[in-house]
Amino acid sequence: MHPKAVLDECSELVRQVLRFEHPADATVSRYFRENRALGPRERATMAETVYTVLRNKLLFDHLAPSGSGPKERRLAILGFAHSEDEPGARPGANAKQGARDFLAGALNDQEKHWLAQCDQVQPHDLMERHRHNLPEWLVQPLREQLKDEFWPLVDSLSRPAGLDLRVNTMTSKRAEVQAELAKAGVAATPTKYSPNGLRIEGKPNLAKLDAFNRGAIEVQDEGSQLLALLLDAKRGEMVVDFCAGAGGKTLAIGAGMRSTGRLYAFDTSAHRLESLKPRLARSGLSNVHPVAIAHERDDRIKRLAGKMDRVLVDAPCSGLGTLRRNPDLKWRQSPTTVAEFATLQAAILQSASRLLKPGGRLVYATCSILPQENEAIAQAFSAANTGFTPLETVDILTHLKVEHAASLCTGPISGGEFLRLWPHRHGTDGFFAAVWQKQ
Ligand SMILES: C[S@@+](CC[C@H](N)C(=O)[O-])C[C@H]1O[C@@H](n2cnc3c(N)ncnc32)[C@H](O)[C@@H]1O
Repeated sequence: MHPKAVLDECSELVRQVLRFEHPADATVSRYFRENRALGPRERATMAETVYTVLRNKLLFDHLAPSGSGPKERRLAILGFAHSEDEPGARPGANAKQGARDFLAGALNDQEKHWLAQCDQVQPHDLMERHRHNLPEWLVQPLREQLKDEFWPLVDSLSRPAGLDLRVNTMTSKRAEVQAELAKAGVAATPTKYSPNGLRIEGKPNLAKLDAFNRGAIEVQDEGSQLLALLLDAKRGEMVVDFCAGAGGKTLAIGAGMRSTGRLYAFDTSAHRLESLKPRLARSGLSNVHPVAIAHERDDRIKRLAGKMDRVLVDAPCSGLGTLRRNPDLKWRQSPTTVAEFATLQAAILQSASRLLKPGGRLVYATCSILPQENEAIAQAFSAANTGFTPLETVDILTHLKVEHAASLCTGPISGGEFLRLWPHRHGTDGFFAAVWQKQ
């Protein structure tokens, strides 16, 4: 496609995404479904441009004030020019220059001049909000927790996340899968903390890999793999994954159980549970039972009360730990939505805890980086449920021989009790987990 046409498409997609009517990933996929003529390269370029605009929204709004021509076109130009993935660039020695050359083919003289001016802007010319690109309400809780690590966190949140795979240990060994991927031209290195993970360079088309199609690998962030490990579900046990969604953690837990016992995958979204099904078919697991529930007090929960060995509550949350992948969330969430999540999280955790038998293990997890959805929920649960003894996550991970376990569980505000993962510290999404044993 001609650079001018690519930029026109990018501007239109930016316009649609910035209406914030739907999550950015849903808007982008719908746009691609409706514009089937776009090739894979154009799609990758457009998606990265839009995500770069979302990551840098306050800075780009400042550089492209209203009245400087169609706003979304200016934002798309900046997104294109500053994308970490260097959209439009041909593979080669100077990819960044390739992207700039490509972009130059789409701009008029006035726009070229304006972009050159933007390139001259130095950090000290900018206000703090143009550098952190976070909504004001989010800055204070992050600064309070992170102190000196605030800017390193901001920096890592402003870059795209890598791609992690979990090796299905029921059927395959990590080293063998790594070698197989290398033969297929996919460079992978073992993850630092998760014993089952591989980190991939670039963005290979997984659907073309035999290892993927036979269920030897699944996409799962390294942090999410660690959360599933904390449950430590064993062969033959009765287990509930209460908020299973599309089953990222369900599949990891089921493999850990060696496809024995019974693993209920609950979720209120039948639609999400539907997308678990092809993944289940690939994985070869036969112990997983997806169950759509109406809400956290569904009658099925009463029927299973007191019967479970392990329960994972991977609660619905603001998702602010995943800003590397979902940068729109910082503009879609607010103090109100966070407070609503906190109320729902407490209710789900309380209800899910009834499923456990004495001696059973409860894990509460989120992909949020806000204490309101994490420590506050866990501490309130402990205070109200003295029959549940908090376990130290650092002890569990050490017992499971997870490398550097202490660095995962101690940090700006944790002292070993909770798991706290941070993009700038661990290279994972931001995650929290707390664990209890029922007396
Ligand atoms: C963080 S996501 C789960 C991600 C999933 N565990 C994974 O690893 O891929 C939270 C899920 O909770 C579900 N949910 C929301 N309200 C719920 C409720 N009251 N009871 C059970 N699940 C709920 C949502 O549909 C969503 O799929």
